[in-house]
Amino acid sequence: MDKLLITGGIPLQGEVCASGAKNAALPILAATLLAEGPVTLTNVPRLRDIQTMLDLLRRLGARLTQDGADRLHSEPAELTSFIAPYDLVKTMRASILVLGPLVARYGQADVSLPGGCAIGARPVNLHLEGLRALGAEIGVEGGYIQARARRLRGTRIVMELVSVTATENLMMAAALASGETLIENAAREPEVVDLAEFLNTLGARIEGAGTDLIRIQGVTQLGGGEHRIMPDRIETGTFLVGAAMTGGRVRVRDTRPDCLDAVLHKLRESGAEVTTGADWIELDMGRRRPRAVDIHTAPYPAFPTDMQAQFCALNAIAEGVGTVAETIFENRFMHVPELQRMGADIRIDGHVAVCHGVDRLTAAPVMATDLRASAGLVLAGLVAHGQTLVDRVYHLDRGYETMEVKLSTLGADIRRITRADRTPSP
Ligand SMILES: CC(=O)N[C@H]1[C@@H](OP(=O)(O)OP(=O)(O)OC[C@H]2O[C@@H](n3ccc(=O)[nH]c3=O)[C@H](O)[C@@H]2O)O[C@H](CO)[C@@H](O)[C@@H]1O
Ligand SMILES: C=C(OP(=O)(O)O)C(=O)O
Repeated sequence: MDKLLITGGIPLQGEVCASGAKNAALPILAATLLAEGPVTLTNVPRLRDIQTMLDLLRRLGARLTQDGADRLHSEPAELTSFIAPYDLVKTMRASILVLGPLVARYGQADVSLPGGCAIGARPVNLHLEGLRALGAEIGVEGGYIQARARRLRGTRIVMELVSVTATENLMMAAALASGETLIENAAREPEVVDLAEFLNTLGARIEGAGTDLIRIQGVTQLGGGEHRIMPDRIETGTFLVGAAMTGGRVRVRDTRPDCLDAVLHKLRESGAEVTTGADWIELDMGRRRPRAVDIHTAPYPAFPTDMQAQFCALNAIAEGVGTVAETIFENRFMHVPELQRMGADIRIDGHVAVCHGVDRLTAAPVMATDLRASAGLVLAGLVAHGQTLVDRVYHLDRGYETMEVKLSTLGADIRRITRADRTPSP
């Protein structure tokens, strides 16, 4: 298992480009199952989760080829399987995103239930209830969701909770249903909008994505098309927090400032000077120590849960006391005990972490437990005194494209230690 070795204390300086968004690329790749024409996707990030989605789609019989560094091409193909097996789903919950497309186009899908995960129970009841409302028969047997349908029928779906992937699954399914579907209390995340734009490029008729009411007029068939995946707002935010924590100055290019309002607001509150252009964001901390900020996670456009761990790391070394309330996932503070091992003064009280900023963190071997927890620990390593060794970097590789390379270009002292580095040659 790879580890990252970080020597802290260097302010991040320079420019870095954001990669394509994992959380947009995953549903869009699943949506290629709906396309009856060739599809070209660009700005596809090279991530472990993307590889897992490609493995899954290929096991179903899809024909996808990597065509250049960030380009992917899919050709229409006869599927040979409608099963998303446990061995893949357990490594990536977003595998559930093939459920909607499979049942809508092929009338059958057997998708392993994802089970719980490191950050919470994460049930999928809303995906199943929505598909039932669209006319699918849904059962669960042997740990698998079994969905069967003739043509789905458009209907009104009122989502009990705001769910990003449930909104995406239902939007994909409704794209091929007969008649009109309304999704009320829909997730408004920019990645939902990116998926809707892709589906519309293929010939779908979707309006209202980005609001809480999505209206879909079903069509009988979707064709092909080209689409550029939107930039990753969470990766962007992670680099900006790194700049704020280290007292540095970083410009993130090829990104979308309009998708990061809540995060940029908190960075400014922490004392950073933040300037933006059409496709870039620059943060200048001017060698100052950040001030602690209060965070409350909630669905978009509020503060994203996927940036919570990074702000815990920031508060850990900030001036003052910051409270971090996590309202989306019930167990998303796994980074806190690891930060405590580095000297952070954070107390968890139910769904709130109270962070008293300390003057400095001390390096320690720490263990990544999930994707964003890993990012928080890497950021802590950038400011800690001494050498921090972050274990289980495979979590980070799910969602950050060569993070250590990008941080190195910003001046950080960080390197990946692979098994080969640790095995003495005979
Ligand atoms: C691939 C992807 O896009 N992942 C993102 C997506 O995950 P994901 O789509 O899985 O997260 P949801 O928006 O569904 O989760 C929101 C809340 O709803 C609950 N819930 C969800 C579905 C359901 O059927 N029943 C139910 O109770 C969840 O347990 C959670 O408490 O949105 C999360 C919240 O912004 C992000 O952290 C993830 O990075
Ligand atoms: C929680 C995340 O992803 P997923 O929903 O794929 O687990 C994330 O991107 O932070």
